[in-house]
Order: sequence, then structure tokens, then C-alpha cells
Amino acid sequence: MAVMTMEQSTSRSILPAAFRTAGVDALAMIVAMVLAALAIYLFGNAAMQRVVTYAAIMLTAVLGLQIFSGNTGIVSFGHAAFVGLGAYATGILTMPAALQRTALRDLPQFLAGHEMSFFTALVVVLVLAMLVGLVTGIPLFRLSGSSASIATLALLIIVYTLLVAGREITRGSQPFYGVPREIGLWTAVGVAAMAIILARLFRETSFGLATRAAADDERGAAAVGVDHRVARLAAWVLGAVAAAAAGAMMAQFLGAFSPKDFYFDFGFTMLAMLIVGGMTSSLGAFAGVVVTVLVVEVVRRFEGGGVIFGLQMPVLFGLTQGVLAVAMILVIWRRPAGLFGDRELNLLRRPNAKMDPVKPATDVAPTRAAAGPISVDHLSRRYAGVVAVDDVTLSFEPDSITGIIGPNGAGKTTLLNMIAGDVMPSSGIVRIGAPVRQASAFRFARAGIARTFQNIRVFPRMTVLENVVVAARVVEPGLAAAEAAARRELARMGLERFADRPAASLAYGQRRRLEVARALALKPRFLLLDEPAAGMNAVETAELVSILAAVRSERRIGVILIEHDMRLVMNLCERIVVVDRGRVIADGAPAEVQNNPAVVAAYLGSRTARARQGNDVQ
Ligand SMILES: Nc1ncnc2c1ncn2[C@@H]1O[C@H](COP(=O)(O)OP(=O)(O)OP(=O)(O)O)[C@@H](O)[C@H]1O
Repeated sequence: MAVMTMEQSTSRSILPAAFRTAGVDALAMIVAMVLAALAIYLFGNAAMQRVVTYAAIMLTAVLGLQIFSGNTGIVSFGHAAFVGLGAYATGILTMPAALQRTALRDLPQFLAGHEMSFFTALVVVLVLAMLVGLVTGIPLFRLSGSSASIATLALLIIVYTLLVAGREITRGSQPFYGVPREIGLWTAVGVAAMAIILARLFRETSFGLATRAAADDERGAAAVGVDHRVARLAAWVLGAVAAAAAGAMMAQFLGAFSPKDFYFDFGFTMLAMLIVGGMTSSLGAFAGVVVTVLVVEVVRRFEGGGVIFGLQMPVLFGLTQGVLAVAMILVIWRRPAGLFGDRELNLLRRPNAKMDPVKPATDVAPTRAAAGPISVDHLSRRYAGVVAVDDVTLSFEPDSITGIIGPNGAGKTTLLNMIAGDVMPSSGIVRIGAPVRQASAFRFARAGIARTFQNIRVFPRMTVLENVVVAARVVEPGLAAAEAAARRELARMGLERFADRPAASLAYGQRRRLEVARALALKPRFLLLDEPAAGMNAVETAELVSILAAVRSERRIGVILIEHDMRLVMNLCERIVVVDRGRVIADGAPAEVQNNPAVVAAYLGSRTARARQGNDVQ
């Protein structure tokens, strides 16, 4: 009987394995939600049904937040603003015309008298959220980390101020009333189910992979061709859409509300739910909402005071928010990644399962457009007081292997970083065939320059396979093809059995090999390696040398490597460029360079200097 290989099975299926897993996970969460709703529908009272409806609405909002914050790592306060916008827009669009004439007397003509059904209003609200998401996301995607978080906070304040100031449309800080209460349990559950599918699948899309990679390591992501700004914008817009859908439901759930219902308290509740469950997974959002709603429901009974279990209790104003805050602190303290960590259910993924054999990638031809050599013209890079690279002119042919050596601080890494588009030259230019904008690493990567880093930059929270898929996705026609290519690259590097493990769990030498596999998945013209054997033992180094030599002859790509291990350099390289104090002092075959008096002097000089420093210290 013929054994079907993993490669065959993957290429035959339309859906990539990651989507199949995500689909089954989403289905499991939806089934759990529907069963809970059904039990309450059949056996619960009206109050219980309201709690489940509220939970489904909050789940939609929190999943919107998770799509952005969970994947990009940027904590957002702005999603509460989208819930508010969705609520007010739905309120205006669905309010009966007669009521509108008394409640919103000054409403502009174009907004008056629509009397839409909930679902028609929902469609309008979603389109509106997409537009507002795009407009607000464009300035936001240029920011990272805490400055991006502050920008989302600013958005929340701006939207609140607009809602309060736009009295003719929103009734300002007065309650906005008269919204038909049409939303029922099953509508809320249905919309929440859509949000679950959206959030769970988004993680596995190219955008989801790109945002997660950039959240783990922005420079590492750029080095594999990821333009994280576009991916981040996509996450922002989709998150905004889900949050606005929650707002549309919230409007009809509450019937009456005011701007403060969608301000800090609400933003805090959304964040608390997500952080308690686990920010980086849709399972975390799901669990966070369930746990928090249950806790809040219990605590709320105590908040109003009265006789509880035979005891007379005082009114405890703010108890719910207080308990939420304490729960959040406890979770952050005891389980920083949330109750469910950063794991999805991953029902179809079994890390230790025996896999079908994969044909290692040995016959991959470079596919990139930039077919010519890399040329570096009068390249310099100055830092305050230091000339790291000083007027270097060089050319590197594809299908050649060049070592760049030199004493510590000679400028090797800075030169390599400029060739990879990671550092902007102070003067001079790097040409890689096609014209590429300087200092945009992701464009250099897409033009055929792949690299590894001196300090390994794998994406620790992503699986080993995902690390490579992020790169493969840039050159392969679809996710299924990218998965198959990534598996073959992992097999080439002897890492296929670790495919479903988090990259952080790999040993040091394996992580170095993973970085090489990820770089090769770009099908590059040139592979730039910054001290690939650093920190490896003799066996690991020998293994790496033989892999690199084989890869280079299999694929006929140019390799440029920086290395202090002279044995490795002399064994592997056909050409050696020696750099000292930012300048090229020798360039030629290994034997020539070894006997070059300038090189001997540079190395001797640095050693003498080091010895002198040592004596000074003593
Ligand atoms: N971002 C930076 N800011 C300021 N100075 C820098 C920066 N990057 C590099 N330098 C300086 O530029 C010089 C060259 O550094 P570079 O890291 O390129 O050398 P190297 O040859 O790769 O050294 P090593 O072999 O130790 O890695 C050093 O003096 C370094 O301190």
C-alpha cells in the first residue's frame, strides 16, 4: 500500500492544516456556547437569559479586542470607543421616527427617520466601523508598544468627548433612550459565534501570523519580509468591526445608555476579561468572559446589600469593579499569560504525534526577482563620534560564499545590517538588482536577501512550524503551499519533529538552525549569516558547516557570513573580506588573506590592545 507523505496530503487539501485546526477549535467553542445558551433557554428564567445574552455581547467585544491586542501585543483602550460608536449608530438607525421627533429633536435630516431593522442597522454599523477603523488605524500603525497604547487611549477620550459634545445627535451626557429592545439571546449567540470564527481564524491568516511574529520580534519579522504595519492595520480594522457589532447589540440590549457607559469603566472591564482569560488566544478571550461574568454575577448579589444567607449586609458600592481589579492583579501575579496562557485549544494538533515523512527541501531554486549581484557603493555609517563603516565599496556574486572577518567592533555587523536594509547608510548605496528603498528590511527580504542575527531572533511564542511559515508565506502562493514548503525546510534542517512545539522550547543550537530554515524559506538569492556558529559546541558547528555547504551547492545562492571561528571561515568560504575600523583592509581567497601583512597587523593589534587592557585591569 502506498504511503501518502505529508507533502502530498497538504498539497491536495484546499485548507491549510492551521485553518482546519482553527475551524475545529472555533466549532468547539461555539458548541459549548450554544449548549450553555440552550440549557438557560430551556431551564433558566428571564434574568438568566439576560445574563447569557450580556455574556455573548461582551464575548463579541472582547474577541474584537483580542484580535488586535492579542495578536499585536499592543494593549488597546480604543475598542471600548468602537463599542460606543456601534451603540449610538444603531440607536439612531433603529429608533422609531415618532420617538426620534421628541428624543432627538435637532437630529440632522440625513440621519432622521431610518427606522431600520436590527440586522440592516448592523450591516451599516459594520461598514462604518471599517471606515473609522481605517482612518484611525493609519496614524496608529506607525506606532509601537506603549506609544500605540497611549494612542488608543487618546481615541477613547476623543470619541467620548465627541459623544458628549454632539448633543443634537447623541443627547450629549443625557441618557440616549428609545432604542427598540429587539435583540434576543439567539441573535447575540449567533453574532458571538461569528466573532469566535473571525478571531480564531485570523490568528492563522498571513496577517495574523505577521502580527504575531512582529509582536514577538519586530526586527526578526522584517527580516522575513513581514510588513507588520499593514498586518497591524488589518487587525485593528477587524477588531473594530467586532467591537462595533457588540455595540450594536449592546444598544438594543440596554435600550437606554449614555457616553459614560462606553468609557474607562467599560474599557477596563473588557481588558480585565481578556487579561484574566489570556490575551493572546481566542480561547483566553472566551474563558475570560465566562469566568468574569460568573464572578461578577455572584459579586453583584452582595453589592446591593440586604439580607444574604441570613446576614444583614451593607451596600458595597463599587464591589464588582473592585473584585475585577483584584482578580486581574491576582492573575497577572500568578499567571502572567492569563488563566489559559497563550494556548488555543489546538484540538487537531498533537505536538508529540508521529508524522508522515516529509521530503527535505534540497531542490529549491531561488525565486526572487533580484538576480544580479549585491553591490555596495561608498557605503558609510556614522554614529555619534564613531565611524562604524567607512566608505566601503564591494560586490557579492550570487552562487559564491564570502566570509567577512575582522576584530571586535570593526564594523562587520553594521555592514551586514546595511546590506540587509536593517540600518540606514549615512552615505552610499546598496544595490541588489532591483531598486529597493534603503533601510526597509522587509523590502530587502522580499527582494531576495534573507538573514540571521548575531543574537538569535526567532519568534519564541510561535510554533517552530509557524516561525518558518511566516517567511514561506511571503513567497508561496497560499497558506497550504507555505505550510508544505515550511515543513520541507524544517526537514532539511533536521527540525521537523519539533514542528508543533513553541520555538522557545528549542535548545540553543536548534534555534540557530531554525533561524536558518526560516531564512531559507524565503527562497533567497543571498543568505546573510551573522556569526551563525556563535555559542555552538564543536559538534553543532561541524553539523552547521556541512548543512550550509550542502544548501549552498543545492540552491546556488550567495552566502555572506560574519564569523569569528576561523576554522569555519577557512573551511567554508571561497572569498574573505577583512574589515578593520570600518574599512576593508583585505579582500581575496582564504590563503591570500591569511598571509596579508595588514590582516596580521590588524588581528595582532587588536590582540595586543586586548592584552594591554587586561594588564591595565590587573
Ligand atoms: N546603534 C549603534 N549606536 C552607536 N554605535 C554603534 C551602533 N552600532 C554599532 N556601533 C558602533 O559601531 C562600531 C562597529 O560595530 P559593529 O557591531 O558593526 O562591529 P562588529 O565588527 O560587528 O563587532 P563584533 O565582532 O564585536 O560583533 C562599534 O564601535 C560599535 O560600538
